[in-house]
Amino acid sequence: MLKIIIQGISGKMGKTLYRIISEGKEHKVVAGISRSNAMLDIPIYHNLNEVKEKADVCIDFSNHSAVTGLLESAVKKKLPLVICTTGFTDDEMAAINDASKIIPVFQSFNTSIGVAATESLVSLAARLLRNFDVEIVEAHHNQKMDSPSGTAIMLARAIRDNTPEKNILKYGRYGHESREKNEIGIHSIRGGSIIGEHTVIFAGEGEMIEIKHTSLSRDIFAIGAIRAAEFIVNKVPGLYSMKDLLEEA
Ligand SMILES: NC(=O)C1=CN([C@@H]2O[C@H](COP(=O)(O)OP(=O)(O)OC[C@H]3O[C@@H](n4cnc5c(N)ncnc54)[C@H](OP(=O)(O)O)[C@@H]3O)[C@@H](O)[C@H]2O)C=CC1
Ligand SMILES: O=C(O)C1=N[C@H](C(=O)O)C[C@H](O)C1
Repeated sequence: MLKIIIQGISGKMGKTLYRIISEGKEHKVVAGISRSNAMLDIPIYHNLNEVKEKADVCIDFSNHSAVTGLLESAVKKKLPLVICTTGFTDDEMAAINDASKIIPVFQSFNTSIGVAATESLVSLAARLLRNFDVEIVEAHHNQKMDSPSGTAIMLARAIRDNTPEKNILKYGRYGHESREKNEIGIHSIRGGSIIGEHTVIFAGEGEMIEIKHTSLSRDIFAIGAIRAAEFIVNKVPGLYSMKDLLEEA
């Protein structure tokens, strides 16, 4: 049984994760981190530094701006981290990388197994369809703070890694400018309660292929985050991803 701390416990994902862990009874949430009053029957703290309970791992679904403090405290406590938050700046990503030299850190913009499979399919399609134009369209709920989604960035990187000539990430289009061959277009839609949709369009002359993932429930992210926690607890320091988890499975 893992003793788990959840950062962002009062948010949409934090609540989902808390429910799934509590229902599963395999692991235990020993504390939550929230700046507001999360009405739960476990101790709630404002940051990881304050947490008194002993834990095996902390899972983070909060906000990019909270990551620096989280990393500092986790390094001090030698606590493995599963970072599921998105929207990091380059400096914040560098801080995650630095911390992973001291503690095990699992970082993924999307912990669903289906998206991990989508990434592999998109990588293969990129290699097979080198001359096709590639555009990514993502759609999320109207409360999402970051655009484009972390998953869209991850998919764009997978395409670029497999077709290095596509080296420009083009965020949206407006005005009088034709499309360049080396662009990967990325477009964000925000509305209502859409949980998450990612479509990668490969458009050629006279034909097009779409690879699409639709999240029908937030549970898929929570289940993947728990698998990530189980995967990381006994690892040596390093930066781990869904690829590492699936390779070991
Ligand atoms: N990797 C994955 O598979 C997935 C990742 N995500 C990502 O997880 C994150 C959270 O998503 P979601 O739960 O929908 O968002 P919510 O806005 O519903 O929840 C985020 C919570 O984080 C807390 N928070 C916000 N800002 C800060 C801050 N500066 N410091 C500390 N805590 C803060 C807030 O709680 P309070 O105000 O109480 O502190 C808030 O309730 C997002 O970045 C999202 O993109 C989402 C789904 C899947
Ligand atoms: O904020 C969300 O909701 C989601 N965020 C992640 C992202 O930015 O890719 C993952 C998922 O699509 C839901």
